[in-house]
Amino acid sequence: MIRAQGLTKTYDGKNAVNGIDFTVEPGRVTGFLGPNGAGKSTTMRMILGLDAPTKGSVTVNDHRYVSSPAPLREVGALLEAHAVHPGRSARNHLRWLAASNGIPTTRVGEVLELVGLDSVAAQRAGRFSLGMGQRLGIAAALIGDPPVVMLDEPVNGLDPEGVRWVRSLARQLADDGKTVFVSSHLMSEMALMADHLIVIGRGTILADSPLQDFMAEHASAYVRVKAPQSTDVEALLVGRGLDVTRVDDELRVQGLDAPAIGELIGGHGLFLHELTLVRSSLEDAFMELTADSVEYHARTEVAA
Ligand SMILES: Nc1ncnc2c1ncn2[C@@H]1O[C@H](COP(=O)(O)OP(=O)(O)OP(=O)(O)O)[C@@H](O)[C@H]1O
Repeated sequence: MIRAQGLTKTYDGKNAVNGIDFTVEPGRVTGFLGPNGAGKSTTMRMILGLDAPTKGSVTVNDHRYVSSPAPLREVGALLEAHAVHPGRSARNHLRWLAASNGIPTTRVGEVLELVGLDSVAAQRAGRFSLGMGQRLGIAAALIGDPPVVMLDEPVNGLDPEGVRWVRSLARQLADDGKTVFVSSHLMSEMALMADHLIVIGRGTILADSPLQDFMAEHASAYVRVKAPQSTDVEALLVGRGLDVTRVDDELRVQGLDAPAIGELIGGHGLFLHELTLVRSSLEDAFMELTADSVEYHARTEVAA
C-alpha cells in the first residue's frame, strides 16, 4: 500500500502539497482527482522519490521507494512525461528497463502483447502516436509485475477501445490484489473505473471515501415527473411539503422517492407520463466540491 503522513512540498514559499495524510489500499482502484495545479503530480512524484518532501513522509509497502534495489518490481508508474529515448525501439526500451531491474527478458514479449504493441515492437518509440506512447508507458509500468501500479492520466490520447482496455486492466490488477492509484481529469471515466476516490484541492485533501459514499454525499438527486395535468400534480406535491421546481414541462421533485411520488399521484386519479430518478454525475459532484479550489478559470463563460 501507499501511505502518506503529513506530506508537504513547498515551492518558492508556496505549499503545492500541504500536510496531507492518506492511504492507498490494495485490492481496489483508487482515483486521484483534483483541479489543475491541485498537487496530484507533485504527490505522485514524491511517492516515486522523484521529488523529496519538504516535510512529512510517503512510503510504499512501508519503506521509502527510493531505497528499493529493484524499483520496477515494487511500483509500476506511468507519469505524464514519458522518459523514452526516441531513437530506441519499443522492444529495446523495455529490454533495457528489464535488464536494469533484473527482470527476465521473456517478460518483454508478454507486456508487449498485453498492451497490443507486439506488431510495432521494432519501431522507434519516437515515431509512436500519443496513444501508442501511452501503451508503451503502461507496458513499462507493468514489466516488473509490481504490487503497486500508479497511472497518471492513463487514458490520455487513447481511442475508445484503448480507454475500455485501460479500464478493464485497472480492474483486473485490483482484482489480483494490487494497489492501483490512478489520476484523471475525465470524470466519466473515473466514475466507471474507481472504487475509491481521493480528491485534492490546493494541496489539501477534500475527500477520501468509497465512490458510492462520495456520490451519496456530494451528488444531488431529484425525481423527474411529467404529467398531462402538471398544474394539479404540482399543487398536490407542493401541498405535501415536497420541494418542486418546474423546468419547462417537467417537475423536479425532492423529498420523496420515485415509487412514493408515483403512488401519491396515482392515488389522486392523476396520470403520469414519466417518473425518473435523475442523479447528478461525478463531474457535477466534483465541480461542486472543488469550486473553491480551482486556481485557473477560463475567462470566457461557456453555456452549460
Ligand atoms: N518544479 C516546480 N517548481 C515550482 N512549482 C511547481 C513545480 N511543480 C509543481 N509546481 C506547482 O505546484 C502546484 C501543484 O502542481 P501539480 O503539477 O502537482 O498539480 P496537478 O494537480 O498535477 O495539476 P494538473 O492537473 O494541471 O496536472 C502548482 O501550483 C504548480 O505550479
